[in-house]
Amino acid sequence: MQDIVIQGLCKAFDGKQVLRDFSAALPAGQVTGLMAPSGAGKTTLLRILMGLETPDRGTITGLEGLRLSAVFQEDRLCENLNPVSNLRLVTPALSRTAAAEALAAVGLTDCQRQPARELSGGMRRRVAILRALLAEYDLLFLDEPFKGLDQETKEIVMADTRRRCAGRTVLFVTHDPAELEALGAVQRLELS
Ligand SMILES: Nc1ncnc2c1ncn2[C@@H]1O[C@H](COP(=O)(O)OP(=O)(O)OP(=O)(O)O)[C@@H](O)[C@H]1O
Repeated sequence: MQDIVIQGLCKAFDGKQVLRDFSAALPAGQVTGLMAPSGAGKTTLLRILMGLETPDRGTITGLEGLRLSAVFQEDRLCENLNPVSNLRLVTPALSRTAAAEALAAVGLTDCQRQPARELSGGMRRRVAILRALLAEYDLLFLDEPFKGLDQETKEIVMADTRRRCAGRTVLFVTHDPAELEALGAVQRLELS
C-alpha cells in the first residue's frame, strides 16, 4: 500500500473556482478527515479521486489499480431488493448469514426481508454504509455518511465503521469534529 498524493489540484465550474491549488497526502492504512463549509468542494474532490470528474490541473499518484468503495450522500440502494440482497449485489461472496449478522450488528434485524423502499431513512443509511464497508476495496470514501442518524444509532454505527475500517485507507468527509475522533482520523484536511 502506498500513500495517495494530491498535488496542485484545480477545478472550476462555469468560471467559478472550486478547488484552488489543493495539495494533500492520504496516508495508506489510515483515516483522513476532510472538513470544510458547504460548497467548498469536498464532494468535487471525492469525485475527482473516484475518476467521476476531471481536474483542470494537478496530479494524483497512488490510485493506480486501487479498488474503490464509497458511501455517497445519497443512499443509492436498489429499492426492490431487501437489505441482505443490497449487500450481496455488490459483494456476491458475502454469505446470507454474514450479511444478516452485519446488519444485526447495527440494529437492523426485523427489516431484513423488506424491500429497501419500505425502510426508514436511518435504516436505509445503515444499509448504504454497510454495503460500502463490506465490499472488497483498497480505498474508501465516506461523504457525510452518518448524516440523519439519531445520536444513539450513530454511536453504534461509528463504532462498527471504525472496527471495519481498521488498517484501511479512508477519506472521510464530515462537518463534525467529534465524528473524526470517533473514527480515529489521523489528520484533518481543510479546503479554503
Ligand atoms: N457538475 C457541476 N456543475 C456545476 N457546478 C458544480 C458541479 N459540481 C459541483 N458544482 C459546484 O461546485 C461547488 C462545490 O460543490 P461540492 O458539492 O463539491 O461542495 P461540498 O463542499 O461537497 O458541499 P456540501 O458540504 O454542501 O456537500 C458548488 O458551488 C457547486 O454548486
